[in-house]
Amino acid sequence: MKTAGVVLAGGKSSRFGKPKMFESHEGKAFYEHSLDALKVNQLSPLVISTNHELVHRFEREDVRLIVEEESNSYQGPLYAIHNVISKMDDTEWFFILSCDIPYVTAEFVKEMVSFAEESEADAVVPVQGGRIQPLMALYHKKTETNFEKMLAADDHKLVHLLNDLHVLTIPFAEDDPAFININTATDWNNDY
Ligand SMILES: Nc1nc2c(ncn2[C@@H]2O[C@H](COP(=O)(O)OP(=O)(O)OP(=O)(O)O)[C@@H](O)[C@H]2O)c(=O)[nH]1
Repeated sequence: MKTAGVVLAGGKSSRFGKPKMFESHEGKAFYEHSLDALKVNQLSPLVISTNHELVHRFEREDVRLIVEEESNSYQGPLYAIHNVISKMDDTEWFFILSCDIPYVTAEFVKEMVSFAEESEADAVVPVQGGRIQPLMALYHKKTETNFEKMLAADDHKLVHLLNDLHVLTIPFAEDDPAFININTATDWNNDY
């Protein structure tokens, strides 16, 4: 099974006020926490999905950078995931992680991958407490056409996409720190 590790790091960070993926936690940028959780599990290739404004700020040489064209930047995660899936034909699964989850762990990634390996599902998605988390999930290459349909309908909501897929959901505890998601400066000032 060939599984790519993909970090989405091309958003606007408008709530945070500056590009949040470069904030530091324990001496490492947020996006590197996501990247390394994937890397420890030998996912390959490792990919960062970003835009032309941010691309020069990533400092890792062990990744393939997939850069959205200027006219297509900031279209959101659904567009970005499709952009990656469509450019990689020899990959079966895409483990997608957002760039703003500095407490994500390699153990979380390992558990999710083990479910994907045994599954016929289109996507393997965690549910934290009651909340589905589509930006910490695996999507199969066969979902490419589902993404295309969503984009053609100008519907960019990942939860709507999931309604159309055969999804294996994996439950996690409400207070699992792997899911702590930093959207605002206040989120980050809270001492977790
Ligand atoms: N490559 C790429 N990633 C994106 C895009 N939009 C959001 N992301 C990523 O998707 C994840 C969730 O993004 P959000 O926090 O919801 O949105 P954001 O634009 O980063 O931040 P806000 O402006 O505060 O909503 C983060 O990892 C973002 O970097 C995009 O257009 N392209």
